[in-house]
Amino acid sequence: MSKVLYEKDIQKEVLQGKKIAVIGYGSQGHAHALNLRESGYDVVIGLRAGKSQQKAEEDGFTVYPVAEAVSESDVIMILLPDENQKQVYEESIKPNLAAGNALVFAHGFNVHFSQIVPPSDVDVFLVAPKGPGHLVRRTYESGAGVPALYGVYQDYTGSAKELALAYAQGIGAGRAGILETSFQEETETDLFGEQAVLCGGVTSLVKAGFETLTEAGYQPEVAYFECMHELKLIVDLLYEGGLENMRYSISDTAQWGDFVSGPRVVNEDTKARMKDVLTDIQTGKFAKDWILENQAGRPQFNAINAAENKHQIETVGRELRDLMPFVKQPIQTKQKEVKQHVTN
Ligand SMILES: NC(=O)C1=CN([C@@H]2O[C@H](COP(=O)(O)OP(=O)(O)OC[C@H]3O[C@@H](n4cnc5c(N)ncnc54)[C@H](OP(=O)(O)O)[C@@H]3O)[C@@H](O)[C@H]2O)C=CC1
Ligand SMILES: CC[C@](O)(C(C)=O)C(=O)O
Repeated sequence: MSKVLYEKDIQKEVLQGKKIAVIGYGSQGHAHALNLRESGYDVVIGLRAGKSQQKAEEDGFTVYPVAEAVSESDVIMILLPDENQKQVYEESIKPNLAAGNALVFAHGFNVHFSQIVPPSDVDVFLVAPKGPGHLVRRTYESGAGVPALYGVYQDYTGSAKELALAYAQGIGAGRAGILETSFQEETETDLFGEQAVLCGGVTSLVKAGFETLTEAGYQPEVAYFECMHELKLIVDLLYEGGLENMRYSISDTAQWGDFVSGPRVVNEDTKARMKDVLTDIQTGKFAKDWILENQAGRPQFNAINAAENKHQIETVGRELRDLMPFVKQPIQTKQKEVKQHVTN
């Protein structure tokens, strides 16, 4: 476990006195900016005019157009949507980089898939929190943190690794664990995790369970509580103490069902499909398709998103959650279909 680093292993000084530009103030951007500021760093925000700009200003930050934020700063963290980064980088970031700056990412997608090719006279590294931005903020505020990976792609100054570690520590990751990676490993494992397990895998499993019960004539409210609501309570036990902890808390009947029926649903066939997903990521097929989908104005993304939002598990869920005031309301309804997209 010695390779996992914590607060005590990290020197803060290397990042002190440097100006950090956080480009973007969305899920990750607001969390990095607020956490870094509260960790004692000098942070400005780079944005276009709009909703995020207003929010960053309300939170007390100086907000510049992206080009100006870059030219004012030493460390430039790009927290724009992956699909917008290439265009903003070419137009506003690259022309304003100075030798010795640090160009930083929270996900290696654009560098790994050669959408962004940084100049040779800057440090390039990633600090990738292993959790949603709103939780990066919420855990930091509560005195905890989300683990992060760091990886150095280019070390121009000789301090890239120390800068990456100090940055990771500044957003609170030193409380949870910081682990070294490469751009390739971070990009491929992150894409795999979100597609096959955390987002795609879980949503498909939950919907399949809900549909199996409702199609068999059970009440949708019962199916919602069983397959969606309780999932959070089960996952909390996994988060806190692994499989053993969850199995300690559930009934032995549930544990026996876990052992004998789980592998009937998720098995070697599922793993074979997971390997297909991983292959598409490793070969660059997924990245190419996603880039083309954006260039075409996201026809499939928007159609699927609209249909998903109307699924019965969502309509029933909204009604039930309204009646449970203790359930935190959604962080924000992301209107992804009206987001601006690059067309180059
Ligand atoms: N979401 C997450 O939890 C995680 C994200 N990441 C990575 O972090 C990065 C950021 O993702 P995420 O936080 O989800 O992004 P969001 O979509 O939540 O936020 C993007 C931000 O960029 C701004 N923006 C978009 N286009 C432009 C533009 N052309 N010029 C200036 N500002 C612009 C948006 O402002 P506006 O209001 O004007 O649209 C918004 O503030 C990505 O690389 C992602 O892979 C990594 C780990 C987890
Ligand atoms: C699981 C999705 C994620 O990879 C994340 C929150 O870590 C993302 O890119 O949003």
